Amino acid sequence: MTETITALSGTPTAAREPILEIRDLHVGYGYGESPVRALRGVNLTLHRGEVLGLAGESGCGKSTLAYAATRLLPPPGLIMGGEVLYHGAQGSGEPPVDILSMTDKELRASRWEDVAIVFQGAMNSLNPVYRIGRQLMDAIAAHRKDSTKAERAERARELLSMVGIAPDRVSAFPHELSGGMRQRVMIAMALALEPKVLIMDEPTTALDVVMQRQILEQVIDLRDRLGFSVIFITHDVSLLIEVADRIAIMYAGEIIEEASASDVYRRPRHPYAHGLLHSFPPLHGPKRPLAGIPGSPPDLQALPSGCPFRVRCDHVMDACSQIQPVLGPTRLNEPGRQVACLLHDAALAPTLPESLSR
Ligand SMILES: Nc1ncnc2c1ncn2[C@@H]1O[C@H](COP(=O)(O)OP(=O)(O)OP(=O)(O)O)[C@@H](O)[C@H]1O
Repeated sequence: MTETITALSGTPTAAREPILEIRDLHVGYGYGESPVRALRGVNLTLHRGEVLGLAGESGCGKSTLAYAATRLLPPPGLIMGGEVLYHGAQGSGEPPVDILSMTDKELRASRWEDVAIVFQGAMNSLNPVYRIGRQLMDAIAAHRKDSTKAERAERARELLSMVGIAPDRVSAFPHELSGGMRQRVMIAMALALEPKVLIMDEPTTALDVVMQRQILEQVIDLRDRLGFSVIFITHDVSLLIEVADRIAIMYAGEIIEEASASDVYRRPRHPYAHGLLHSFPPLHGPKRPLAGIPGSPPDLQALPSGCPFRVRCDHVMDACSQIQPVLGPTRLNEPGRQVACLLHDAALAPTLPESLSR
């Protein structure tokens, strides 16, 4: 397992220089008395050159985070507070810009150039009546208005070959390509303007596991060559362990654990992270029993008091219904790891359960 992690996510996050900082982000759906509180004070930092995985069960807010951070949130979604700071050119000394405060004009200039996104089910959004070369060229033309047709055609061929598709397929229609190839075209399109940040929201779930992995390996390879940073969203945490440098796990609109991919794999510290990890078969390494997590996520319009996971937690304590845990260092003070769980407060929990303390 260790070898695989090193092989796929070899670029260190050594510089630890932030490129995107999400701060105290709150998002609700609906305007009435009780909106769906889809994001509740999310803090997350993406570093330069890093692949950051975002995992969690369906409905925990992963897509909402991606859409809100790029200002693509559709109504009735409403950003209720927070900042999304984009740090421009490396070493430029320029202050970061808040994507949430950009004017529409600034946003149009920044979108796809600074931060690009590959949407859930993106491969089905290619226009069936146009050749893929033309669709790539149109995307380039929208932002590079002074480019010539020949330059755009050349760039389209180059982009295809970058994602492992023979350049002469520019003349293919989407239906002439496999699902995996169409997904690669969408990734090529997202990379067309050389963004610094690529957000991928469940980009490969419609594909088989082998194809998913191949595409992700290709993205990691491109990241190594081109140096962009990636937020990769999926419910399949075992896939993330293979490809991500760091993983953030969401539950009920909050980040509940954040650590390096290898730390999440070897020693998840939040009971939910532990449960999630044991809900998916590992792609490599020893087999382990699949347990799943009993129950289902809470209603985001009527959250329980205290910890939102307590009703499903094997280690629930009295304090869990009274105190809402916040993301912070673990009781073991592990560098680079943060957890939102009262079990990591030694005053409340004299001992850490064995399954979470190895
Ligand atoms: N248009 C909407 N109106 C009301 N509630 C919504 C809307 N879109 C999303 N939600 C709610 O917001 C919460 C977060 O949804 P979101 O799609 O961000 O989760 P997710 O983790 O990305 O799930 P999935 O993995 O299924 O995509 C969910 O409870 C969902 O029901």
